[in-house]
Amino acid sequence: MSTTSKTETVPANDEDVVYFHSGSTATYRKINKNTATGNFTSIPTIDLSALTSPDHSARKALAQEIYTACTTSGFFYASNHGIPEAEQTAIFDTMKRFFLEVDLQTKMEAHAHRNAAMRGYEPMLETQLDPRTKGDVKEAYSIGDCVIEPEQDYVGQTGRSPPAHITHPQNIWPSSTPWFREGMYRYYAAVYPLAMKLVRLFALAFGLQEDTFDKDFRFPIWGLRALHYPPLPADCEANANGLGAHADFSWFTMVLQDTVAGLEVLNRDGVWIEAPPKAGTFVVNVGQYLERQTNGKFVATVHRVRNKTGERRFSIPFFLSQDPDANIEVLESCLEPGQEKPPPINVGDLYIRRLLPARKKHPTSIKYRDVPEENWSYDFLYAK
Ligand SMILES: O=C(O)CCC(=O)C(=O)O
Ligand SMILES: [Fe+2]
Repeated sequence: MSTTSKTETVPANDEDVVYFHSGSTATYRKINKNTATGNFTSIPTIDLSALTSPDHSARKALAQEIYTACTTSGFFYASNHGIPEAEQTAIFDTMKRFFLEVDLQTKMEAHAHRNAAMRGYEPMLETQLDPRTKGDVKEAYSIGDCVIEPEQDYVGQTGRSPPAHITHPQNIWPSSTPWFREGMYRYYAAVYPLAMKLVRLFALAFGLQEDTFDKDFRFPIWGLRALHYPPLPADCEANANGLGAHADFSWFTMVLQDTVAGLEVLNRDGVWIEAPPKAGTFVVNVGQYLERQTNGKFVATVHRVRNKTGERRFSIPFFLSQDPDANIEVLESCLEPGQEKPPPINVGDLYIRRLLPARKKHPTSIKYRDVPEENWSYDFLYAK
């Protein structure tokens, strides 16, 4: 989105630039240390009480607020979203028990490299979004769409049996922590219906029928990523971070944060704006698919995590994209005058083209290294 984006290599340890991942290659932008400027200087809070209001004009007014936030910062806090506090407490209890009490050997049983779909456990420093760092100071556990696991009820959702060639689950779990699987799926069961309500609100934000996008979300690509960020040491390098700068690879993302701060959002003028936890809210942000579908009107804003608080930070983003076989077109209302409509993009194709280059050391990426990109398929993730 920014005119200051470049793709060439940045000199090592230049603190005045931010490296970020948006698309399949790393990009950088100049940082502005003047904290009071920019196209936004704080993240708005939007009250979602009207989300399921029978009053169309109340829903429409809410959609208008969403439109304003998504075309400005690409981020907003969502309050009164209807997910009970007990669910929020429960998922953080589950995550803390897993990250702090389960031994590394058990976690490594479910290492993401042991799973074709790249789900599972990622130990400290394993990912490295910013090449100037030693790696991201966090551990993570990811799960996502799976046609086999009964918790996701593929048959009930789609009215079809799972495709015959998919015989192996796309998620991986340590055998001795069934409570972790239960806890993650309990949270999924709470967050997924809320995300689907937001899909309808986004349609309304563009003046479309609320169910316009439903056909693209029958068994969508989603990801739930439990994150644990230990505090960065006081004497850490200037560029050290918990999660390097990036724009999300999703249609949109909903992040539940525990009580410790660390999330920062980059405004268009290169100023980092803090997005600390606000009790009972989600942080919702636009991802690259939605940015594309809206011709850049909704912004997939770059963000990162730096935990300088001295305390452990926990958060759990829920990423939602469309069905892998959906083809998405730029919305008519987002085209510039006289602009020709760009060709549709296939969601699964784009997904795999982002995922493999981002995880070059993963066995799935290595396996298909010599296959030309135009032949890559979301199906790679279904392998055993
Ligand atoms: O931990 C957070 O608050 C955000 C994490 C994030 O940006 C991501 O996983 O994409
Ligand atoms: Fe993110």
